[in-house]
Amino acid sequence: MVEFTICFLMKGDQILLLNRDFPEWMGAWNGVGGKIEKDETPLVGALREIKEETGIVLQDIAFKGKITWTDGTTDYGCMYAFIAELPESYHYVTPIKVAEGILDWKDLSWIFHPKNVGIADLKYYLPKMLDETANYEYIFTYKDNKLIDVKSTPLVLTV
Ligand SMILES: Nc1nc2c([nH]c(=O)n2[C@H]2C[C@H](O)[C@@H](COP(=O)(O)OP(=O)(O)OP(=O)(O)O)O2)c(=O)[nH]1
Repeated sequence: MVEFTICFLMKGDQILLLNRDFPEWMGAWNGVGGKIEKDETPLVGALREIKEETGIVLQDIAFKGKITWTDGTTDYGCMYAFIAELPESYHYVTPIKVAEGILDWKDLSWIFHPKNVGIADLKYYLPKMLDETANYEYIFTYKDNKLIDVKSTPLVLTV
């Protein structure tokens, strides 16, 4: 089972998103992150990917839940989600081209605009992660590569 991280670096009402040049989410705005390597904890993997993809070095970030992909019978992967608040004074000039794609600050109102077709599947879990202090597991059920259901269930997990 493949394990990934997804990280949302925030400054006020903006999130630093990555428009990837490569599949799976090629061309869509998404959080930064990647595969968790052997012997890494999700937290260590997340901090490494943030540094690799943005150059930003953080000591700690908040774990905000887990996304699991299933076909209803077998789980075939998961993703650990994190959120970090950068100080308002933090200076990170965008748009910037990096190896994986383009990074840019995006307003929450843009991210969650109902007409926004250029965004990854963040609408299914990010609002709850931003609004609630409790963590959840978000279970995405896919059939024939089509998302057919998303359910959330309370999660107590330390990463
Ligand atoms: N929003 C969303 N993001 C996803 C899903 N699946 C999935 O892998 N991602 C995220 C997790 C990672 O942050 C990113 C994929 O990272 P990646 O394949 O480039 O990982 P990597 O850089 O470690 O891989 P690589 O260099 O070894 O090819 O996309 C999904 O279903 N929804």
